Amino acid sequence: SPSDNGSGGGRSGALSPAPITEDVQKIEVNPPKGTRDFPPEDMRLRNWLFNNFREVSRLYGFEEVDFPVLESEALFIRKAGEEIRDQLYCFEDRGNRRVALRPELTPSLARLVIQKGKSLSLPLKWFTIGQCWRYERMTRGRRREHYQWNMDIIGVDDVTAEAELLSSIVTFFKRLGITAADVGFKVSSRKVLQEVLKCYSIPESLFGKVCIIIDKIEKIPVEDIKKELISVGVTKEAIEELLQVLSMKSLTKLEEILGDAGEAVADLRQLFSLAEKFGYSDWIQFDASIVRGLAYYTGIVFEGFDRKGKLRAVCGGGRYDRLFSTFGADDVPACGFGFGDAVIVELLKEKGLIPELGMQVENIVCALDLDLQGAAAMVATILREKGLSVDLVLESKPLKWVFKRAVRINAERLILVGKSEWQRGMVGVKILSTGEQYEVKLDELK
Ligand SMILES: CC(=O)Nc1cnc2ccccc2c1
Repeated sequence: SPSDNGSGGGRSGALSPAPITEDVQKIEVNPPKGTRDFPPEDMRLRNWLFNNFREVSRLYGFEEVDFPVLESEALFIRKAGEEIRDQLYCFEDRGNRRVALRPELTPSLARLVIQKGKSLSLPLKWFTIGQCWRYERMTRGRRREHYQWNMDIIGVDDVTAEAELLSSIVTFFKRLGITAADVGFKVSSRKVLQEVLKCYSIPESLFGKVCIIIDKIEKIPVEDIKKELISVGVTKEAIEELLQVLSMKSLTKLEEILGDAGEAVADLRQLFSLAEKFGYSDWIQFDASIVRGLAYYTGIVFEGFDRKGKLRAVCGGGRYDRLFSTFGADDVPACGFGFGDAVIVELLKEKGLIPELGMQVENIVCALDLDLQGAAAMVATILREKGLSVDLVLESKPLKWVFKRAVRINAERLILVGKSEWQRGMVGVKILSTGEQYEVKLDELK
């Protein structure tokens, strides 16, 4: 048995020290920098959160998919200066292949859609919950992994798809007790940017890079934003117009500048009217400064923010109609969002919305004598076949120990297998919440 330390002493209470064969170095017991373990209590919270992700996905008719956490590095190599690229967790494997731990899920989804090709009937509504990775050199104590819930609609070019995605996130927040007073969505469209750049005949090829620079508008001084825009080839007058347009918080004002002929204003107007019908108007607001930090977005973009302004974005997403052609396939209209497992927990803590999630087992079964171990195993098996959970005491322990464990694992009932009862085909039952105690015939246990 594992407890036999090879000293031939057979079973012994306290393990005698292992023979000194070599000076075994104690391993590092913490997980790698920036990563987490999920011991039972944390795992219960994670499962509660993920079960809510899954239930909302089910309510919206989405199918679950999954992909490897390891992908070809090429899937994530984009030349738009994204942070996600700088922090790619990539390496060369033993077959000299350049691979990476995925930093996001959308490229994998696009890869699978292309792989399945014509065999898929559109639209696709797919969701996944997956661990994503980043490698930051100087870990500013930031995490190197997190889990993301992703929902994507592939094959719908209408803004109804973005409206549906926003509705699903609102449904998720409501399930957790988060209201429009706690969280809102800033919504814009990258077509705003596109239309301004076109007015100043800035080439489309700069679009991704300009978006990534603009995305830093709240993070670095505006002078640096201007310098970076100049450096990628945007003219001074275009920059002035850009910054003016990006400060818009009203669609009507935006329309005065862009005119009502462009798609940007039309898309946003349609989205806001659909929001009325879905019943989440209170949750969304137009904010032209929102561009999001991923180069492949092409249309509506949005991000969930906490109205107290203390936390980073809770979630984010948008339309990415050109991603497939960057992988050499025909383009297909697509939109989606990512929802991380970190900020939401901080938000729930702020709002006092973290649920009490105790471990609950229905029965703890214990033999009162060594030679009743087999009988206890039979009792446990009968209960389990009835679908009742059982913590079977596996060693002979004093009753005091059993009671303590019963309380710790929050058992509902203690089933005692004693000699005299067993001979009469009975077992002892103690309801731990009331202290009520009685005997019952084995086949009447339920
Ligand atoms: C707040 C947080 O943990 N963010 C986080 C943590 N790990 C990541 C890993 C990959 C990509 C984005 C990530 C984002």
